[in-house]
Amino acid sequence: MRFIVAGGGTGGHIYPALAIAGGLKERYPGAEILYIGTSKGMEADIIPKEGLPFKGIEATGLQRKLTLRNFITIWQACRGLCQARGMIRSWRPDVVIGTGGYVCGPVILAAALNRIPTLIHEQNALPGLTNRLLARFATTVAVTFSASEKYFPRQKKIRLTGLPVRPEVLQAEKQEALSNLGIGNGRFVLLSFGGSRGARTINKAMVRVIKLFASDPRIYILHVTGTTGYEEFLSDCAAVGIDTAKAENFRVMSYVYNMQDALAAADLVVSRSGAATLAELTTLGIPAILVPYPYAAENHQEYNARALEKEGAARVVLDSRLDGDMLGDMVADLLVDRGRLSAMALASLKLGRKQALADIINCVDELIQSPGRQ
Ligand SMILES: CC(=O)N[C@H]1[C@@H](OP(=O)(O)OP(=O)(O)OC[C@H]2O[C@@H](n3ccc(=O)[nH]c3=O)[C@H](O)[C@@H]2O)O[C@H](CO)[C@@H](O)[C@@H]1O
Repeated sequence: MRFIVAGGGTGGHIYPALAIAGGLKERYPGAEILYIGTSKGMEADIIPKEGLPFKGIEATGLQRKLTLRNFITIWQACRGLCQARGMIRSWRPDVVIGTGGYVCGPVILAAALNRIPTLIHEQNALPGLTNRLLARFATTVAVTFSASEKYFPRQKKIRLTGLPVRPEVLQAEKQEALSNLGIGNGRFVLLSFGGSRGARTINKAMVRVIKLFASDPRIYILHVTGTTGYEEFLSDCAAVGIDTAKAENFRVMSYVYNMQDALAAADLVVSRSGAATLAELTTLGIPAILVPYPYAAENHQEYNARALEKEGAARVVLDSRLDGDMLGDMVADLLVDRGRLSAMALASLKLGRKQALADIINCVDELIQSPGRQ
């Protein structure tokens, strides 16, 4: 079996695509998978490290106003479509899968023009523009939330699957993860990160949290700044006397490529509330303090976070209210109140949909078996 998987821009589109690629490899041993992304997106860095063949094409988003930039974009879109058609012709995939981001436009369109079955996956309750447009051409639309179904054409085959989590994230073991990360047993592990790109507000608050807990032997803090915020974070630490070079019970990273270990090791997570992050937290049952990104389209991150808060799986702090002392108090409370932490973990696990990946692979299988296939 041969597949093309496309998804790009941010981790929220890339990791579901990687999960699907992993699921395809498990279902069809020997399957060959080509990942198409943009050469400038995060996928160009992440995918080759995952050992998948990667090809980049041109793709950017349209501006809402009519500008000269839009003509350039249309030109790039045409070039991207030609590039995608060339790749599809030479790779000859059985099914093409897209998980959102501009790059999916030319890839799904080219597959549809070549009459190859396609599946697109939507991660958010409010679908992105690319997926809304592409649904007209896709064979199957898989969604995470039933609330998003109304945005897609009615006659389309829509499947409520949930958001696929990478097999390695589902299978990771805590003890092994702790040893991979060099963290001693018995420590309370706090993992903090701001989605795939990092979050300045979380970084600022975490400087204070690290300062508060830097000599507390009960805790180990893994903080991920995001690649653009790393240098600023280090200088903020230096400014308050935290010596990151001599860290004993914390570690600062710009990006984590082995998130399976970081998540498996975590007793508590502080993060933004993007859909892929929340799918990982709930399938693994990790209690969380969530700080929704306030400028996400129609404030969907707060909507995501409140769904976990309502079930007791997470505490929510709005970005505008977040400060280091408050976050430190919340962490300190959960550090001692293990009963509360376990109740949160259980509530989180109840929300998780471990089946999502298998359901999506079943949808792909249906496309392969469908008699109308070219
Ligand atoms: C600002 C914004 O609009 N963000 C959107 C974006 O978030 P974003 O790209 O941040 O995506 P998510 O929070 O959904 O997922 C982040 C993914 O990156 C992984 N990760 C993160 C950091 C790291 O160092 N290593 C790593 O592997 C996480 O494990 C997770 O799989 O896409 C999501 C899914 O469409 C949306 O719900 C978010 O609202």
